Amino acid sequence: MAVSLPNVLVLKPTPFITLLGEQFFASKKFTFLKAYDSPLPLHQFLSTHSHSIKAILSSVGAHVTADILQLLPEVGLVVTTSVGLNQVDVPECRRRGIKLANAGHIFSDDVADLAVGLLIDVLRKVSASDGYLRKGLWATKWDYPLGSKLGCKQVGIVGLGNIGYGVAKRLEAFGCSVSYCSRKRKPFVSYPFYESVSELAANCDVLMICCGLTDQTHHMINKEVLSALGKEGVIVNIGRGAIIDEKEMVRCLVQGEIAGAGLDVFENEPDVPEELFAMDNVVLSPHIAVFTQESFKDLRDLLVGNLEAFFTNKPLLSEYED
Ligand SMILES: O=CC(=O)O
Repeated sequence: MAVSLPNVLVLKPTPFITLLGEQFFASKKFTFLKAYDSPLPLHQFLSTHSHSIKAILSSVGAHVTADILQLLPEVGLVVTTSVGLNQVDVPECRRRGIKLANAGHIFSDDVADLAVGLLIDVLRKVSASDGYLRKGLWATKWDYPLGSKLGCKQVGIVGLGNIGYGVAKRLEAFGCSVSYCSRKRKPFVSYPFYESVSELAANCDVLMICCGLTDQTHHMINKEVLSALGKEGVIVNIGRGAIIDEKEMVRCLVQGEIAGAGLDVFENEPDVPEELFAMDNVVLSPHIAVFTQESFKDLRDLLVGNLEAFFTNKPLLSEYED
């Protein structure tokens, strides 16, 4: 007799879903119901499967809203491919007693690596010089500008969680001085702590945004913070786009009120403000900080582990805590 496998909903073919690969979704342990493969409009698809969907696999760009959850009364778990859960209505999940599991710490090193990579690229103009060389300008003239040294920079880290701490350790090894601001002072580090992000910005050359997006951090990096960072200041964002007031940041870059930016995340992904494309002092990447083969192998294992734990009433491997 054929045994029916537990149904797990997948809402959209986001980059994460594509990168997990077909083999992952051909699992013999769960049936992944892909709403986007159905000709039915989403609400109709969800109503049709409303009593059989027990879990949702969520990823960046596929929002799990209160409206969706209302149509799925049997859902007991939302498991995400990401560390950040800003695409999930967490309070509504809590209210409904739905468990949450995120990607835990598996991506921390990759994200910290990319943050440092973006910073080095902005300061030493790696991408800009690549463009210079490819345009054939090296052979014809030499008017390439000097870069800026990494090792002597004062770096302010916004959010000293696992990723922020990884960035701090890497930059210390490069000879930078680190200070930070975070929801709470961290007793395990001796870096100077600032309660206000503006004060941190006023006292550093580089601001690294390493926190999550919440109601409290939305547009936390605003005009005041950017002007405190100042003309020589560089900002790097590997958190979420909406932590920075993007319009204001673009204005500051256009008018030379900050020196440069390294950005992996944007406020309205996949849209990126066009003004940034022409700027040599800005380095852009399409939200790829976590995308390494090694971490994706770990991610597949973690997702399966969390789903198995949930369906066998065992503790989740990476339960999300606010
Ligand atoms: O952006 C990626 C993540 O939150 O894991």
